[in-house]
Amino acid sequence: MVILEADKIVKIYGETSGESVTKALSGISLSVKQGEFVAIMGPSGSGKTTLLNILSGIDKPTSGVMTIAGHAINKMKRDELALFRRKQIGFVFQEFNLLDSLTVKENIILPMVLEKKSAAEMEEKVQTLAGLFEIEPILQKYPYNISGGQQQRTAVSRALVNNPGIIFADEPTGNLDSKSSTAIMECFEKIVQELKTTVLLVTHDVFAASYCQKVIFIKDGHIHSYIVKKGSRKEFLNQIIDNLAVLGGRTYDI
Ligand SMILES: Nc1ncnc2c1ncn2[C@@H]1O[C@H](COP(=O)(O)OP(=O)(O)OP(=O)(O)O)[C@@H](O)[C@H]1O
Repeated sequence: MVILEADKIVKIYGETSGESVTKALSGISLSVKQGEFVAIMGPSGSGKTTLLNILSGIDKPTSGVMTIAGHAINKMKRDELALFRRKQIGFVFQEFNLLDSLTVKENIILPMVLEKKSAAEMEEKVQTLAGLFEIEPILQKYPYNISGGQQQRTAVSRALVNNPGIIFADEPTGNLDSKSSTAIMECFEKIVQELKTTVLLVTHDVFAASYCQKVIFIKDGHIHSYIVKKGSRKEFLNQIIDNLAVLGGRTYDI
């Protein structure tokens, strides 16, 4: 089943402001199936963040249709979209974006509080996710007292509490050392395999991308190519490096 569909997405910045005009995306079409694990890579300025923002409904395209779970999100009104995103979409950011005044547990349940879920349901969900991501011992701690890797696993748990169909992640390993990066990519693998959640991430990190099943390469606002994992992760990693060499642009984290 297709969960996300982008049809001829164009994004032009600066059209209304009268400043210099930038065509960031020039007609991108792609579809992602339920339970797929996809990375988007490309040189700096190629349009990755713009694309992720449009795919997730953070930003609207200049033209084109953006559909998630059968709903055209580019046509939704502001409030309708906010509600839809809270129920259907989870986000993970490079900067973790946890609230320092709340414990790990409180951070995780916050989206459930907004959804007015029962205390019993919240407790059960926290315990399940904490078990899955091995963060039970730190549930009562505050974000500033735990490691970057633990903070990101907390952020992944928070993204999952309302059972979204899809998780978007923008450079999720960007602030992590290699050990924590491995742990977080293994978390995403678990989400995809055990919960059948779709994960779509933007990354410069070749190692992180090698955990995905598919990598889409963007250049100058359009899809340049894509590759699908067939063999081992190591083979896929080498294939990604080869494709990035063809793509050119900035150096990648290898
Ligand atoms: N708010 C904005 N206003 C005007 N131009 C923008 C805006 N955001 C991005 N751009 C331009 O759109 C193009 C694509 O930017 P985008 O941030 O999507 O690229 P990226 O591939 O994510 O880059 P990076 O890897 O450096 O984060 C660039 O030319 C950028 O300068």
